[in-house]
Amino acid sequence: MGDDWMAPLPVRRVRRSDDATLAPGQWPATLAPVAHVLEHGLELSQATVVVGENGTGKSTFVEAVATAYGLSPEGGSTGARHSTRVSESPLAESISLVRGAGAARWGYFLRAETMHGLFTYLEDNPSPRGETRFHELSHGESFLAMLGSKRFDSEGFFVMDEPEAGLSFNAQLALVGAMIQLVSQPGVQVLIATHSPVVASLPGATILEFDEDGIHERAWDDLDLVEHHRRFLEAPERYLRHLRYE
Ligand SMILES: Nc1ncnc2c1ncn2[C@@H]1O[C@H](COP(=O)(O)OP(=O)(O)OP(=O)(O)O)[C@@H](O)[C@H]1O
Repeated sequence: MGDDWMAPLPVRRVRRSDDATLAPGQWPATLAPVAHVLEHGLELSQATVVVGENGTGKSTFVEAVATAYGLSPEGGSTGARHSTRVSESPLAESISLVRGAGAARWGYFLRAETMHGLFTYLEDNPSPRGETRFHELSHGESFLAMLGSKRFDSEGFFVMDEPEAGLSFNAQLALVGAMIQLVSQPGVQVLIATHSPVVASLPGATILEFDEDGIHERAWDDLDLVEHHRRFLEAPERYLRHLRYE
């Protein structure tokens, strides 16, 4: 983590906004982790990793925080305005971000499921410095090229939703290496939703597990995600035997 601990974080806290319209029985407030944020608020660390089973609300949460920060819900920077399909939840309009005084306003949102559209947008709207031809790279290559670009070399708030999708083990390790570099700079903050034990291992990150009871801070070693991978790799048959039909 950045050794200048006084550097202000772009997003210190997420809380219900004063003019929130989301009713308790209305999706996504029906998801326990979202209800937790609306009721109690949530502090974000310099690096926060969100894990949890499918459908627990990880994407809904990170997308709403990214959108409330001013990032396009389909990915991109604070300036990107591309949109192919409106699928974001009403949560962004019902939360407020408590920003660190004087913190950077720059940011970038990367999500595997919309990267194709983002790359098309970037090719159609190239930066003045020139643009990598992302569509000519593999998914993993383009992802790592994006992380190595100017977009990720300054202070700001960087949000990623399942960045491991399509990345090999080595590419996931490279991603963690890039994250370590990124958060070694004061004023950089990352928020990542992931199913990958490799990505979740980002040193120094606060890990939040989402489940049907709400949000729990956990150590990496104690995550179900890690335990399942560990046990599966030790003896795949332990799991596979439950999947076979007699
Ligand atoms: N517009 C919507 N209206 C009602 N429910 C929705 C809507 N969009 C998504 N959901 C549901 O909300 C739940 C949370 O979805 P979300 O994508 O945030 O989960 P997730 O934890 O990111 O899951 P995954 O790990 O599979 O990506 C899911 O059960 C999903 O089906």
